Amino acid sequence: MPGTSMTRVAYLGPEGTFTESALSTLATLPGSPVGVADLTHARPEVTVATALAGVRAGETDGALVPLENSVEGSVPATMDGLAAGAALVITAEVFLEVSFALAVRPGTRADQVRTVASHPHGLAQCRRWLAEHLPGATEVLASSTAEAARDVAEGRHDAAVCAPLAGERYGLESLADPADNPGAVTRFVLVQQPGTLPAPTGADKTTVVAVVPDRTGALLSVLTEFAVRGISLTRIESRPTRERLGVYSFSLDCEGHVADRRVGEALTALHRLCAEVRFLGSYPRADAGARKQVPETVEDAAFAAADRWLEQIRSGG
Ligand SMILES: O=C(O)C(=O)Cc1ccccc1
Repeated sequence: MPGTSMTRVAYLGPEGTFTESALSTLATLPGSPVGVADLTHARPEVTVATALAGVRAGETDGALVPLENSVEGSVPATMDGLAAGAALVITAEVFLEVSFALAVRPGTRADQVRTVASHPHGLAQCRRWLAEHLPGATEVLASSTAEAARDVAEGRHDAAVCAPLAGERYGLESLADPADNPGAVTRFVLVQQPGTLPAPTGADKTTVVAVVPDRTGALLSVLTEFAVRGISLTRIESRPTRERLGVYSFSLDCEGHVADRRVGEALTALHRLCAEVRFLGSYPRADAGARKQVPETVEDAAFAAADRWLEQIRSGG
């Protein structure tokens, strides 16, 4: 429910994650389901899985989780967590430019760093830098960048790849900026129980997961349903269904809202073509400036005029 203040929101924690920063951004967006007042009691979760489980159990009204990154691609825990289990929907998205620090306990020198901890996406975005500057150090996976910073503060690891602010939050100091790709952007999504469908804004995105049949041309048929209706896809990727090799589910984002005729019709076509289609939400797009022009021929008015014409023919008029 856009504009309605949500009381209980969770995020991938602990304090100091990129997700927490993204949550602060989300709270300031007009019409956001999360209000600034909700930040004071936002609940940090240890993993994406527990954050989603909390929403499913009704313990929280929503959870903000990372979905994909411009350097490393999708966050499998989020993609798979949304594709399986009780239905959840995305009700908002946020983009955040991420920058990194190599955070250590004060006084630690680079030549003393034996272990570097971070979220897999943090390590992946600094891999070249780490290979060049700390070739002997072992990478350790943490559930988040801030969790890694806390581990360093508590002496479990020597360095963390985390947000500069997270390093400060845990009393660490930065040895370097280890990012391989300055300007990397991460996309976060607010996930809620179904029943909350944000109203169309005119610049929306829709997310679905479809299990495409193991048939020649099946994926082309799916893509065609979007193309013929002038709907632009903004992301598509395949994930294993875990059934057997060769059967994939495709996760995709397209422009438009399920309330738009063209999008609704594309989704019903997918329902006819695919073994399984899961609707994962329609929500205002955070990068509204990037949207494509929609041809008049696929606007709702054109569909309505065509409906009237067909009705006339059928009623013998
Ligand atoms: O671990 C974090 O801080 C997150 O929010 C996930 C993440 C990790 C690395 C890059 C972007 C987001």
